[in-house]
Amino acid sequence: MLKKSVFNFLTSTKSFSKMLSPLESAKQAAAFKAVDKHVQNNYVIGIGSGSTIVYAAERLAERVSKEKLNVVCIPTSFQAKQLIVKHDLRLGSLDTHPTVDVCIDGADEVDVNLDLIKGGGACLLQEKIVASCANNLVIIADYTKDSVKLGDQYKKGIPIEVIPMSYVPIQNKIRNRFGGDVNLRMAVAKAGPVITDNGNFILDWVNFKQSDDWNQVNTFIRMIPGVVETGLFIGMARIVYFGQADGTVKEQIFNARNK
Ligand SMILES: O=C[C@H](O)[C@H](O)[C@H](O)COP(=O)(O)O
Repeated sequence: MLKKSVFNFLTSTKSFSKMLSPLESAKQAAAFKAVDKHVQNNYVIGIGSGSTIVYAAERLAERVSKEKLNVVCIPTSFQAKQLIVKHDLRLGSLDTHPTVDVCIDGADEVDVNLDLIKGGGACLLQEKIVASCANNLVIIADYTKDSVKLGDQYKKGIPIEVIPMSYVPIQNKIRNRFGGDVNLRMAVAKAGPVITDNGNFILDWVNFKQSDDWNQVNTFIRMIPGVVETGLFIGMARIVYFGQADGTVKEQIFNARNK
């Protein structure tokens, strides 16, 4: 028989929130740290997409309610919009708030220069638009995303959002120029390809060679007609919080970054 005090401890909401797997604890720790450190009253906040941002939205809602903060949230995807609505946060748009104070978002891989691969959840286009409007892009990630060079850790490739009619020529052009494989991302619970929030397809470029100049690679790909955007976020993030399995957070800052 469990003692009543132990039972109460185990069943309280707060205790349950602590009983996370090491990976989820890491995500939560990074998200909480970013929200605690980078959100201020009267801020316009970009809300990223993915599984780590879920913890950030939770923490933001907690702070808004406790501290009576007046903030506006700009979503980077359908999922982000749902999170904002679910937590009763104030939903805004770039039409009314074209300058974002801080954008908090996840990443699939982060290298030593804080260059990123994003778009594992197919949300890269709106994420990049909102990040480009932000005075500060803060990335929250677990320890598995911490990498020296892009491609070292994340094996699912670099996502590229494309106009549907152009996907085959784009596959060929990337393969011919850089090698590797360029796969059309297929849906899991639907026959056919993944369709993004913007009605486009996603190509995942895998088995690519390392580059010393991702900016150049990114520019080449973006110039191919039919490419809408890539999941390469080069020179955009200024601070990354990597949550660790023990709940601590490693902070990586790129001081020289100019916006
Ligand atoms: O398209 C999805 C986004 O770029 C996510 O921010 C990225 O995939 C990281 O997601 P997660 O926090 O689930 O690892």
